[in-house]
Amino acid sequence: MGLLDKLFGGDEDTAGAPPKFTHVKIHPQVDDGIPPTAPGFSGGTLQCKCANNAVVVTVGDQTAHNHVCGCTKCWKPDGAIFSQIAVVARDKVDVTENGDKLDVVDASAAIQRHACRDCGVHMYGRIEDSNHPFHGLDFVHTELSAQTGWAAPEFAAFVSSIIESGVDPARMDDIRGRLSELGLTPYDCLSPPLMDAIATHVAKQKGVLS
Ligand SMILES: N[C@@H](CCC(=O)N[C@@H](CS)C(=O)NCC(=O)O)C(=O)O
Ligand SMILES: [Zn+2]
Ligand SMILES: [Zn+2]
Repeated sequence: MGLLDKLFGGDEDTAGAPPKFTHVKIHPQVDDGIPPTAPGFSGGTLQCKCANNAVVVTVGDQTAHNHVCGCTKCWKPDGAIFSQIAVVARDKVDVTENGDKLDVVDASAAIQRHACRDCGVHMYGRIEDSNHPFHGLDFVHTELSAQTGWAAPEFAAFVSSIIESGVDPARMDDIRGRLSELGLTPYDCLSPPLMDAIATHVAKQKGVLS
């Protein structure tokens, strides 16, 4: 490989190489390979972890923009350093059982996360601010569903934020390495298309873009 290839690209050294970071655990839904999206999949139910009187949320559509998130605010299953979270239109989300057990975790947050007060699982996150770029979309954890075929995660967001949960910063190279191996490109905010969508919304609100 030439010097320019080494500096500016050329995947020859890693293409087809065996994964190096399989010991690094990200989230149970991705650690053993990512289950594929099923074409035509049109939704299902999410259930909290309570053995009795579980909260059930019905999602009447396939989700979009599924990703793993390293922020401290999204719900993670025990032992996981990332959450997995996707969006769906809010009018496709219905609490169908035991909704009286839901409380908003932080009423001041942009995303109002509705959690089961008994088991702590976040059942859906909703944006009530109609000026927010993602207003109209709810955030859901499709791993809470018994159905298969939900949209597969596409990238990793807020990766540096896992340090705020206590992850040793010395582990970050391995963690980003594992995310890349899984095809979940690591970003320290959202993915470029989502960041562009937010910026476009803000520019239109300010009137600098039509
Ligand atoms: N570094 C912060 C980042 C928090 C953050 O901005 N999370 C993103 C991704 S979920 C967000 O959109 N938060 C909005 C909210 O929590 O309402 C943390 O880890 O707590
Ligand atoms: Zn529960
Ligand atoms: Zn998050």
